Amino acid sequence: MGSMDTSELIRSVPTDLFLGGEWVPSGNRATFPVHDPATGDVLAEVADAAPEDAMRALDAAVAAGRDWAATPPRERAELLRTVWSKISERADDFALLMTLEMGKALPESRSEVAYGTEFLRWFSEEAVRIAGRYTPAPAGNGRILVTKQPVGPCLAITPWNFPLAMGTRKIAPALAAGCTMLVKPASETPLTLLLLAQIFAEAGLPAGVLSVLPTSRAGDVTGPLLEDPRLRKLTFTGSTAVGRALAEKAGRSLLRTSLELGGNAPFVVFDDADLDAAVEGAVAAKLRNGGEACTAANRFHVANSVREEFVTKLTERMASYRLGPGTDPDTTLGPLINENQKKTVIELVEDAVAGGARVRLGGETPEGPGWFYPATVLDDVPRSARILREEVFGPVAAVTGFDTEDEAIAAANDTEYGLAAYIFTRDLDRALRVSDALESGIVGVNRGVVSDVAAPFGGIKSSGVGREGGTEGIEEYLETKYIALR
Ligand SMILES: NC(=O)C1=CN([C@@H]2O[C@H](COP(=O)(O)OP(=O)(O)OC[C@H]3O[C@@H](n4cnc5c(N)ncnc54)[C@H](O)[C@@H]3O)[C@@H](O)[C@H]2O)C=CC1
Ligand SMILES: CCCCCC(=O)O
Repeated sequence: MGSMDTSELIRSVPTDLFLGGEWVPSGNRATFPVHDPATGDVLAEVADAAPEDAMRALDAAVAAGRDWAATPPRERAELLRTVWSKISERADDFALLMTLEMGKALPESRSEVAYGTEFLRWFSEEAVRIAGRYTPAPAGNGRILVTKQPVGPCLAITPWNFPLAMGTRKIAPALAAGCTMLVKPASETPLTLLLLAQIFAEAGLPAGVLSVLPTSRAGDVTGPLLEDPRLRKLTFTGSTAVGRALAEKAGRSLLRTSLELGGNAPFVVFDDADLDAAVEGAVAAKLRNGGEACTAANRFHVANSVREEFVTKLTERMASYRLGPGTDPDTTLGPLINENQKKTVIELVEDAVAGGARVRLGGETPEGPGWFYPATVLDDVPRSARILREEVFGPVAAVTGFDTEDEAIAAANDTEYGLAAYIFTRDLDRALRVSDALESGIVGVNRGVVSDVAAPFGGIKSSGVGREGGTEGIEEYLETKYIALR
């Protein structure tokens, strides 16, 4: 199918609720606006799910659960593969839609379509490799048969920064495992998952297996679900603050829970690093998705002996990024998601500068509509600066120096978060030694992009619990049961 223009595309995306395979208006017939971050204008009005809609979706998921769990793994795999293929045919439409509702530059959206669809293909392959084990009882008094069964109905709450990938990274393993799923997309970016739901419907997804519930009332709609004993799993990606609140609720119901939360990744450059490679890695780790990624490098700790050369080169490279509307073919850095995000970035930069940080690039918001913020490099950032403690979620690099390896490790670990970390060095022993010492779930060694469908993505400390992707990702949707045989 040829790619559509903006208005055709927006008109082609369903804006009702996808309730167990049926397109229905919200129970209260209310809608909420979706905005274009480049202009602030309303892109579309979307059905505003109410609590009763969510409970109907759970009813449908429970009703479909047994049959879907009993569906042969090969059939579940084929359905995921079909959706992967169908999305690939509409890659341009998905990319444009994400740019329109999230703001990211089109090349970033195209990259996300490739990344997000890969989770469908990956878990179509994992679906047929779910295995238990068989053990003769050590005492010779029987046999132990370990089996894996689907957890049951799941709730996914997804963020706005990777609208497709953070949806497929949850939906694909859940359906592959034989679970049914309700998805509550971020209110900023519901259109992408509504279009995905349409693709699933076209692919012949059985009734009740998947629901997509856009809503402006996240807490009201998900709260009753988390209290319903029929729900068996929560998977959330978003801020640590919301993650903590959800974990408390899920804890009361003893729900299986996966939490992919915030990050504040250190990027450590040792004096023996290939500086050009380190600069390329830094730009990738900082500006992928415009810096609105929980894996984004935010705190750059650079050996003092090479810091000036590194900062000069980093500044030159980041200065080459073209700030503008994501749909503009020349744009490589789109707007931030909303006014609040922009205010947060401005505050963190102003706080650092007030504390003595030197602005080497950017730092000034452009006039005019939209939530634009330029690529920014701050050097000599004081240890007291908020930007070293708080997730900036924007295109701002905060640079500090160090003299010894121990100082670098201490600075890198001086954060409540523990998702991704990056180190550049030519010394393999040092790379392994420092990787071991870093408090994170992911370490990039001499590379700035670490995300891969085959890897178990996730963090420690305030970055959450659980892993998504890899062979570990499907385990989050399986329960282990053993049968003791004579
Ligand atoms: N780890 C990640 O991928 C992400 C991290 N963030 C961090 O969170 C900060 C704020 O961004 P937000 O979009 O506001 O993140 P958020 O955590 O508020 O939203 C993430 C998801 O949670 C939902 N949500 C919010 N409050 C909820 C509640 N009480 N009950 C149920 N669902 C709820 C939202 O509707 C959205 O679907 C960002 O500045 C960034 O630091 C934001 C998005 C993604
Ligand atoms: C949701 C956090 C953003 C990072 C998504 C990834 O790179 O896999």
